[in-house]
Amino acid sequence: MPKTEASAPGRICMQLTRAHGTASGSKGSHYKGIPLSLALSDTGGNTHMPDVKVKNPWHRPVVIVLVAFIAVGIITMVSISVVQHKPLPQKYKYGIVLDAGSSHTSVFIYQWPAEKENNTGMVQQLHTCNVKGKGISSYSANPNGAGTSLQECMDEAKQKIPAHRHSETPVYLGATAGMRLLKMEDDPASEKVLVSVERSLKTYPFSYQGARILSGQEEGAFGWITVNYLNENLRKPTGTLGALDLGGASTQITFVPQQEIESYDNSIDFRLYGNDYQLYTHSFLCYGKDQVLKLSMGEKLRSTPDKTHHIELKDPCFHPGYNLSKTVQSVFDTPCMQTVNMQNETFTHVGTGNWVQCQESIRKVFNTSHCPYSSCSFNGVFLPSVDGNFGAFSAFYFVMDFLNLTNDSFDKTKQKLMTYCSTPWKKIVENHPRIKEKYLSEYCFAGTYILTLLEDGYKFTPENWNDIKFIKKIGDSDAGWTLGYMLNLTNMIPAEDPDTPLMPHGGYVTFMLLFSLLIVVLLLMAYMYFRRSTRSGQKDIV
Ligand SMILES: Nc1nc2c(ncn2[C@@H]2O[C@H](COP(=O)(O)OP(=O)(O)OP(=O)(O)O)[C@@H](O)[C@H]2O)c(=O)[nH]1
Ligand SMILES: [Ca+2]
Repeated sequence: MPKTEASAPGRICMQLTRAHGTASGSKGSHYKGIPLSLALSDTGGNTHMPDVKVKNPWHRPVVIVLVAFIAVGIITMVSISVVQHKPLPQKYKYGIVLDAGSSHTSVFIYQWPAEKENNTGMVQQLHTCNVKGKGISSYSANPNGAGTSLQECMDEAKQKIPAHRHSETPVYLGATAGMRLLKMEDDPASEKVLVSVERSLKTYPFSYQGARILSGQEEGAFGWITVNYLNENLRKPTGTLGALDLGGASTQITFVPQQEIESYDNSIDFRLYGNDYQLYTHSFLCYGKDQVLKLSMGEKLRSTPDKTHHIELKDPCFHPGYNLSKTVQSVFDTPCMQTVNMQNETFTHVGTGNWVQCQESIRKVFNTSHCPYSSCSFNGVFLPSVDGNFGAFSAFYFVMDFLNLTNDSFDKTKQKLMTYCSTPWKKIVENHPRIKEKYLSEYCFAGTYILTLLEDGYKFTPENWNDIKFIKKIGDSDAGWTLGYMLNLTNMIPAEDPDTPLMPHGGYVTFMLLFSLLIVVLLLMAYMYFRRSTRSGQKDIV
């Protein structure tokens, strides 16, 4: 046996083990089949050997145990941090908003990951259902019918949302211009309609949060929030998108202006994700596309010189060859204008298809005779100069999309509209056999109204015409006021920017793993380096 083997208690024994293991082919911490602890005690107490211990500080079992401990420690640390930060299985929350518009009601179901509800862009539209029939304001003579009309879509909502989430799912109903007009016309009737829809919605297992008429400012502002939330503009320093909404009975314009807002009524302040926004917004009641058609036709009927005989109303906004008998009542059944005395209950609506004359007739519904501010749109309403990009949705989109005018220059739009309006009605019907004739007949008028509203009303020019993007959806969600309304009422857009982790979960895990791996590799390299220097130290001794 070499000298070193017999004498040194701990450290020398390690060398012995290694020497023996190499010779016999055995590894590990046994000495001649005796456990290490026993071998150590066997050799203990011998002090007569020369002091070679100083040059050989590494004992293999100790280092192995140490490295193993460090490795286990690192793995445990990484595992814990990974588990700690692992996203929980996606739990979704849901919300329902009923858009009770003047022409119809739509039910929107939204969903969002429960743990990320304050992040921008997280809420998405899961489902939408169009209520059959007209808007709730059309039930003024039969209020109960308003509530009943919602049942089919609400039953669908019950199917779409998991049952265990029903009781915590908020339901909001917001009514817009149709109900605003009904309230003006017949306040008790509008109350009855609201009571009816409330009664109906309360029969569902959701968390009913109320049914109310939105103000025009709310409608405009929530539409603006929706498009900017969906575009993820709100947490970035980049500009925002203006919102243009065209309904059946009202139209809204909302944007962040460059100049001062001169009228208090048109100003709304928001603090969202730590940024302050001062919005200009205006809602023109009676300037939705259905009401403007009535205004325009009413104006034409009013200016007919002979009201005693049957009237043939020649209308340049309808196609040549269009000829339909309509009731006078269907034009004047609105609080947006005063009725006119006519001998006959019906008139014949005759299309002439002349775009220039059509635009002239539409211009008459805009009163531009007075403006108490530095600049106005029409009817004495303040309008700062339009600035930046705009998202134009609802009927702005339906109409321009049908007319294939969503991507054209201003001049091309005008030119295509001219051609379209002069196309004979017969040909239009032939080209679109599946579209309801009522809708089909109104596109020339609607397209011309949109162009006139944007150009004459809002002062868009051929130069900035293409700043207007005609949109229906952003991602999977419809552009409209409903999402913004829900985000606001559920406090899902915080005033201050919430703290976010330094890096995303995936990046964090990768970083931790790589960093741990680096530590292990460094430790191993250090171990090998010291082992080699220990060996060369031994050789020196031998
Ligand atoms: N072509 C076409 N027109 C539509 C469609 N949906 C609605 N409209 C018409 O477009 C106009 C505006 O519709 P909406 O934006 O739903 O209006 P609303 O919300 O009922 O009305 P407001 O209360 O004024 O906002 C109405 O004249 C509708 O009849 C559609 O899918 N296609
Ligand atoms: Ca609407």
